[in-house]
Amino acid sequence: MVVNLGHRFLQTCLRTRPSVYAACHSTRWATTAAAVAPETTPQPEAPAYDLSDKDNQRLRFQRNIGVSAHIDSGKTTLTERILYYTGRIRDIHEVRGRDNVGAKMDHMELEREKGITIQSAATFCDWVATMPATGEKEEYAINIIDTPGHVDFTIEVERALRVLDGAILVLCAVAGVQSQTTTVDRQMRRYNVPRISFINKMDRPGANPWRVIEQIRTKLRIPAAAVQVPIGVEDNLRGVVDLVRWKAIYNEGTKGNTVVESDEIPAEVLKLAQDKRRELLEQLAEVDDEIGEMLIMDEEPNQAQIATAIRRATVGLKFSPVFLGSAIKNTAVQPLLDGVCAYLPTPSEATAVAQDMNAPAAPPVPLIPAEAAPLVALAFKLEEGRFGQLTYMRVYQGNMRKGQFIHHARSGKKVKVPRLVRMHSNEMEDIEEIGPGEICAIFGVECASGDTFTDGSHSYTMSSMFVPEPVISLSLSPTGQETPQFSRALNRFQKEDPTFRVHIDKESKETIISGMGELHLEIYVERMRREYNVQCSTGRPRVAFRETPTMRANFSYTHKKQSGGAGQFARVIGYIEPMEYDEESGKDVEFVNHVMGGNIPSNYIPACEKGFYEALEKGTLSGNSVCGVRLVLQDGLAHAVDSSELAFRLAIIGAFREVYSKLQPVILEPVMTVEVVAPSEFQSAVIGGLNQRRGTIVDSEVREDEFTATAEVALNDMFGYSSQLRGATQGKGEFSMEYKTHLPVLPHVQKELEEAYKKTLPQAKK
Ligand SMILES: Nc1nc2c(ncn2[C@@H]2O[C@H](COP(=O)(O)OP(=O)(O)OP(=O)(O)O)[C@@H](O)[C@H]2O)c(=O)[nH]1
Repeated sequence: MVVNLGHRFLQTCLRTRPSVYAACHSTRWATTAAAVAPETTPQPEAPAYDLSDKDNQRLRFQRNIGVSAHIDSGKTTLTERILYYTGRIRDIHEVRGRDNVGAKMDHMELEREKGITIQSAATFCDWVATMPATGEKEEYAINIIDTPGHVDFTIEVERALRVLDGAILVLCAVAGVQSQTTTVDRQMRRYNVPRISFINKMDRPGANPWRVIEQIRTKLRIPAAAVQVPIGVEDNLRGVVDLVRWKAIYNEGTKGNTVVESDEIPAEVLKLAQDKRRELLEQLAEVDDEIGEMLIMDEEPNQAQIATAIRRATVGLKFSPVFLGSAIKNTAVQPLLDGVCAYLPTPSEATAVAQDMNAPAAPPVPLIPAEAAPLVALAFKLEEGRFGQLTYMRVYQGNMRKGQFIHHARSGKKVKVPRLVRMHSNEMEDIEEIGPGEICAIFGVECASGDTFTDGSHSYTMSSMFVPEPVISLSLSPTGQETPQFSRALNRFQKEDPTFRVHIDKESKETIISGMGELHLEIYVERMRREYNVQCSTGRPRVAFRETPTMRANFSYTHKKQSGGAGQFARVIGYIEPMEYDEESGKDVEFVNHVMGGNIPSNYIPACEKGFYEALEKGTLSGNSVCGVRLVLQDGLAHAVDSSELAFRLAIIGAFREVYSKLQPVILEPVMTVEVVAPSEFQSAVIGGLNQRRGTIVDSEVREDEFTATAEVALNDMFGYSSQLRGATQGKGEFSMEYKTHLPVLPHVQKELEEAYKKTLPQAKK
């Protein structure tokens, strides 16, 4: 049923000319949403708004996509080509290019110097696509977000995928699926983002797209098949054969501007193309009933049937069509753009829902990208620009106009939209109005990233994005006098980036910054210097250890101060136990109130909860925060005169500290997945180095002249690894790492950490 509805809709879209389509159809959104939603998602009730013909016409030719991948796969280089071929920029500039201009999307000075993407950048372009189903040309508007590859900046990927409808997953033709490819894949799954894959760097020696496709199937577990085969290999890469349209496609001209198509498939790739077309059909048959039935009946699907099935399966999150090319050699980027338009979803096909705050137990409400529907927009990224705070928004339904009043869903505050722009990297274009399904930015609106805005006529709010916990921290102090600029910078960075945290250590009074990795924190320290003129000195990076209980223990604690002056009295009784991470709430700490009969008056319960969270800030083993813990308050006693909120807060803190050792807490440390790629001759040196750091090798792959080793290593053992690797591989090895989990430290490490902490305590210093 679900598939059939979607199928009919998609076929109508693809077969009918746009103008005819617009005139004949007023598609009800619920129909299309049902067609694309993953089958496991409970279907929300049908909305009350229909998409008008105008909505359908606009949405049909609109794509919101992201470009995501492992570090250095060529995302920025590819996006630069996309912008060039779509006429958005006049010339191509390379990442770390000799002309010193740098790629358009890496606009920060630091990004250009380091040759890496730090912040995601948004842009938009138009593309006249050749549709694989019909061979006809259609014009599309595409919003693109280029995201960083380094896991240190993973929040940028997270927020981009939160608001995008589809993505290009870029892979290197030699290295294939790498550690961050898996991370990006997980993020795409989290937000149900359909993706097409692009195997880039087909010009590199050792390029092997078939191995990469096999890895997509086995490592990422996505049915995938090539929709193209390369013509020529490595240095001789000339173009691709389109397996759907059965055409050879070449790039000509110095920058590959001219796309030349031919019906003649070169003899040297004919057999390969035939085999791979068969493979494409067989893979499609696995995920698409229509193609499956045709193959069983020995019928050959035609071009339109194949294209329609690819689209249906891709939008339905069941399949990823694989494109090939070389961004740097300007080869096969235009056919990839055709693929974006043909196979990725329209904004009306992507499922977006909101919760009605007035009915928190009700099922989520689907959002309809209709202009007539009341406004719902999500602020997904904040940036401090020359003209004040810039807030990136995705409009999900309704229109947003310059000068209009919009309502902040959480606080109910009403604000005026003073200026509305569309972003093109760091440049902007003023606009008067923006429609549903679009991405824009507004100025001068106070909010946090992940906040919802409405027109005030309803109480919808959208769920925010997943924010990973920081794994590393360091102390930071300005080298000269502390100026307001210091805290101004820290405030701004915290607001923009939820994975960047700042706190003052109560004992040492030091400012501690925490984040996702050394590079992450290094970039902020450097930005303080460049953007705020604040030179800082930093302490040694420290791993974000945590503490967690392993046993349950009961408590009965009385906080009492009744000698002279205003007294304090509070008794609390209950237990503390270990708690597992709860996927649904995203929490691993919890305060539960089971007090009956008013032994603790209900107005003191919030103070008890506050005391619990305060106690968690610092475990008494090592001074690190406590996680994985639940406190159940069962009973207690209050005094008519001497009890107060303060007394109950302190009673819970006292109870927690008193019972803590009975919980048999352990110290946890972050463990990272480390991936090293280096020439084969250095394999034993690299493995030896990882073993020396107590790493567990979990995977290794040897290719023609290079290898990849994947290991799990405690972050605390990774300091200084980049220079060790450089030394062991004559500078030819590269590594990346990402957070995997927190695990208990070895007993002797726990002892060392406990002792080191004891020395910092005031009694030890006396
Ligand atoms: N041989 C070859 N090199 C490429 C290709 N595309 C990009 N590169 C090179 O790969 C390196 C990384 O390219 P980027 O475009 O910065 O990669 P990225 O994925 O945006 O990098 P991060 O955002 O830092 O993760 C640069 O030196 C590029 O010149 C390609 O098609 N072939």
